[in-house]
Amino acid sequence: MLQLSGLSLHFGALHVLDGLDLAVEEGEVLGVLGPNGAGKTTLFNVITGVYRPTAGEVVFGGRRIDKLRPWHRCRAGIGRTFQVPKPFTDITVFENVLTAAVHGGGQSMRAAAGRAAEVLDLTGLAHCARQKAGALSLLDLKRLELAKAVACGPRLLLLDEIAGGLTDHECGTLLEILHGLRDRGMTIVWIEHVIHALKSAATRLTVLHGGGFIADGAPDAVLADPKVQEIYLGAVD
Ligand SMILES: Nc1ncnc2c1ncn2[C@@H]1O[C@H](COP(=O)(O)OP(=O)(O)OP(=O)(O)O)[C@@H](O)[C@H]1O
Repeated sequence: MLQLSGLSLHFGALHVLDGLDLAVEEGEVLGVLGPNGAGKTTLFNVITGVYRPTAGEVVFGGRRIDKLRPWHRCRAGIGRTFQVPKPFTDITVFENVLTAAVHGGGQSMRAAAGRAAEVLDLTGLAHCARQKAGALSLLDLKRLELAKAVACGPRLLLLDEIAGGLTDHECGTLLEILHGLRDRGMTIVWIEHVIHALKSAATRLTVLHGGGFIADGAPDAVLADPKVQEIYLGAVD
């Protein structure tokens, strides 16, 4: 579904991504780990068109997309969440999701209203559909972030630290929603530091460090890899 080839992004002398190759298959849930500043969010920004790569290609569904503007990539089927949720705080939760379906998903107002109602159910937000988004708890803000991305109708969903800052109980609630999306066949790439959450959903893990991937494969094998233990797991706590 997604193929990155020789992908680089340099900010002056800082080579954040340096010749990355990565393939994501349809139906996979790929977890992305890496120390702070490794370039994980930058990777999403290159895939979604916030940044143009210094070199390399991004191919989605067989089509090269690395010169498309971000909204064209969204309409092509790549949805994303942001690490820090920033909804439109003065309009309701429903209106936020509706806006995403219309502008991100390119749907008519009528289709978008139906889609928004469905997605609010799916993400457990129906109870606060009429509340202003500025009044939400952190869990509901995270659900709204997810709901906006899903409302765009993605085939590939990029999640950036969606479990960050949640209690274990809240994280469990969010995981039920993500498991539901996975079980419906959604392809997901998920950057996360909450490893137990990531492990419960991921079919594969990859670890970004020093501009490249240093480990990739089955979650247990990647987490047990001595290089990963040293540069990542040893580095937290
Ligand atoms: N627009 C930019 N200009 C210059 N440097 C940038 C820019 N965006 C990101 N960087 C740098 O690129 C590096 C990677 O940042 P990025 O946010 O991708 O890391 P990350 O792996 O997502 O970290 P975290 O786990 O803390 O969210 C950092 O050193 C950051 O300061």
